Amino acid sequence: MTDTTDQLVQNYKYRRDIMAVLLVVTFLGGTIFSIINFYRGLWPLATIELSYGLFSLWLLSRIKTTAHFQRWVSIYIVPFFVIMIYGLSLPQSSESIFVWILTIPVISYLLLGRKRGFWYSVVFIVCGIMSYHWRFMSVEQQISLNLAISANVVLSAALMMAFAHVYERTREENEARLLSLAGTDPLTGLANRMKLNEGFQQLSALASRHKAPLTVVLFDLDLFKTINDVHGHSVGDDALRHVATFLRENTRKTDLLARFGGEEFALLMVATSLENGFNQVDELRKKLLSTPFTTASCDIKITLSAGLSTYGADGEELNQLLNKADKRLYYAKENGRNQVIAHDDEAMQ
Ligand SMILES: Nc1nc2c(ncn2[C@@H]2O[C@H](COP(=O)(O)OP(=O)(O)OP(=O)(O)O)[C@@H](O)[C@H]2O)c(=O)[nH]1
Repeated sequence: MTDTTDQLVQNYKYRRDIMAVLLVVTFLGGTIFSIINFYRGLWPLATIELSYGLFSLWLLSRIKTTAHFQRWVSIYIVPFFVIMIYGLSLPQSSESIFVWILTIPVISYLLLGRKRGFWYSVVFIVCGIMSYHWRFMSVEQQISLNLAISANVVLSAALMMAFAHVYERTREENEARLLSLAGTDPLTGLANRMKLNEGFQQLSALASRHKAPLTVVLFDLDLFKTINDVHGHSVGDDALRHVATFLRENTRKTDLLARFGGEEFALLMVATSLENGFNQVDELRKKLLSTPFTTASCDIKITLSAGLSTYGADGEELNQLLNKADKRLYYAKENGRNQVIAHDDEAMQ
């Protein structure tokens, strides 16, 4: 993975930052509360809080680099909520402790994402409310007062959960949109070069594992400059869209088609040998000849030249394969255009 996608995903860097803040807070909070609860005689709670504070300090030193971030989040978050719920149930702890319930959805959604965040929130909010309710039951207050307290906690926690849910869903949608935009050519809607690089990593790994052929094709439209010069740049743009649609409609969904730049396109043909690739691309070349681009005033005949290379024999890196395909494409151009070349000719050596 490269460039923009890397920057966007960055292995959930923002979640690591949030987690680091939380670890600092739980280290300080755990230490301070353990001292307070020690003096109030709440020994078990003070011991648990101190241990958890020290655990947070230790985890802080690893959280930015660990390869098992999600696992550590779960290991951290479950005892965090369990201690909170235990604290909520104690009649001796402060009545204002219920505010901690409101942190459950925020922490769950921010650290675990929408789906897991939802389930963690539901489970721990319900447990927290039952636990908080229990402490008032145990001091035998009026039932109506208990219900009013519980209703307040339920409603405020539900509101926080709804906010966190909407925030996380919007963030996920925006991230998906940005990722898709980062990999799309704006003129044709095809994949761009970055997406081609990413796709190649996946498809070449599959080709290696299944010992299947993978063919790389580089197309270049012939004398495209003339179309721009004669009809104008915006007709040239429309012509590029026409070719992109033609290629998309005449290639397999499983193959990866990309605009490589300018009037060049690239295609990764999955499970296709060089010979099969040659035959298919040559059919495509002939078909494009009989599919002119129609404007309001005339039909414009577009032809293409293509060079092919194959994974393994011509290299294992995308750059090597593109260079080889480009060399053959150049040869096709030199030899009159409107043709497909899949092998090195003696003249090319
Ligand atoms: N309209 C339009 N033209 C583009 C775009 N990108 C590149 N071009 C044009 O494509 C043309 C490519 O010209 P050349 O590299 O000389 O190649 P050619 O005219 O296709 O000739 P051969 O490749 O040798 O067959 C240039 O005129 C570029 O301006 C684009 O996004 N829109």
